[in-house]
Amino acid sequence: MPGSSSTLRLPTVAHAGEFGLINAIRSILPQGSHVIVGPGDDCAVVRGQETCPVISTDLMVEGRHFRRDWSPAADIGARAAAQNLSDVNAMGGTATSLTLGLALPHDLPAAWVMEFVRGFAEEAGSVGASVVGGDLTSSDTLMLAVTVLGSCPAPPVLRSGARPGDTVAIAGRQGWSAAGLALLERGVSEPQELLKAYHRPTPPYAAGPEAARAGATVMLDVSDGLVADARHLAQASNVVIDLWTDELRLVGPPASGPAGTGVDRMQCILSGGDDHPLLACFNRTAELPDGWTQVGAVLPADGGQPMVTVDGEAYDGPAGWTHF
Ligand SMILES: Nc1ncnc2c1ncn2[C@@H]1O[C@H](COP(=O)(O)OP(=O)(O)OP(=O)(O)O)[C@@H](O)[C@H]1O
Ligand SMILES: Cc1ncc(C[n+]2csc(CCOP(=O)(O)O)c2C)c(N)n1
Ligand SMILES: [Mg+2]
Repeated sequence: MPGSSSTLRLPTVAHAGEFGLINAIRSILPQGSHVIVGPGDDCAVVRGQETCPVISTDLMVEGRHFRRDWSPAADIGARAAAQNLSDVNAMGGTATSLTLGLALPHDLPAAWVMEFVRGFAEEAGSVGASVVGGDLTSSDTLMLAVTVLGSCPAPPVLRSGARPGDTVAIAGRQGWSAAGLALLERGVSEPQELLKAYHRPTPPYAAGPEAARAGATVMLDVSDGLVADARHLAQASNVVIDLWTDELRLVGPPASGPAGTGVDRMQCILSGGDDHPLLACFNRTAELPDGWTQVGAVLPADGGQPMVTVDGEAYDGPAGWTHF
């Protein structure tokens, strides 16, 4: 199999060729012991789990989800993996395998692809998951399609099932990535910790299974925006979710971070996506697992509309990302 180093010396993916690139990618993908057949055959074959299999898929498009002039290739790869691993986390599960579809412009540097795959595999490896296959095609627009497979407890933690009186809690950072994104949009390159939060999200991978064990009644990962995603919980559970700004500040970016840049910290917290914290509800008598902070409470919809309120008031500000 031609090694990655020879492909790295080739200027573009067109020079490397489809199978040159596949071989180079394969050569840098470690495979876990659960992988019976990794990349190279018609399908990957992975050993079954005793608990329920979970599966999720996500698309990423250059310009929409990432920019090559903003982020190094390895960071874009790590984000693509994190975004998918986080969905498994949100079910209380653990990811085991990923596939990676790449639609690549002809003139894309081969070295960019290899760095991207390295970052992707590194993030997957951080939770013990293997990249077991994928697909390549050419396209004028750089696009990624990632599918993740994992296992989750039975019953899994869904979006429906929150009950009035439940505690609303969050694990992980919220609003940091949005603050970093807002800084990049303004051409500001400080503070580094916010830019880094955008480039390399750090989803709390241990928190999902822990919350499931602790009896979380509902859970999701915040990918579009806190209020937008909390609305999914409110609607699926037919309740009101009241979020508390004083407590949310504890998981948000530091006050000093966006100060003086015109970036509104609370707006980043309420409507920012891409950090992939977990938002869950717990019975109010349950002790929150380590790493979880109470940021609100579940109230009855009382014949009215399920909705998200902020500090007890109706909220009609920015809620999160929508594609259309
Ligand atoms: N084209 C589609 N066909 C079938 N189901 C879809 C399609 N697009 C989305 N869905 C389903 O709709 C639900 C919401 O999708 P969405 O992509 O918003 O997931 P999410 O977890 O809320 O966000 P993210 O993708 O950012 O993690 C998921 O259960 C998903 O499988
Ligand atoms: C360059 C650039 N511009 C904008 C954003 C913000 N953004 C894009 S899509 C999305 C929601 C999740 O997408 P999906 O629902 O498709 O998973 C968010 C928060 C970004 N990350 N990078
Ligand atoms: Mg999700």
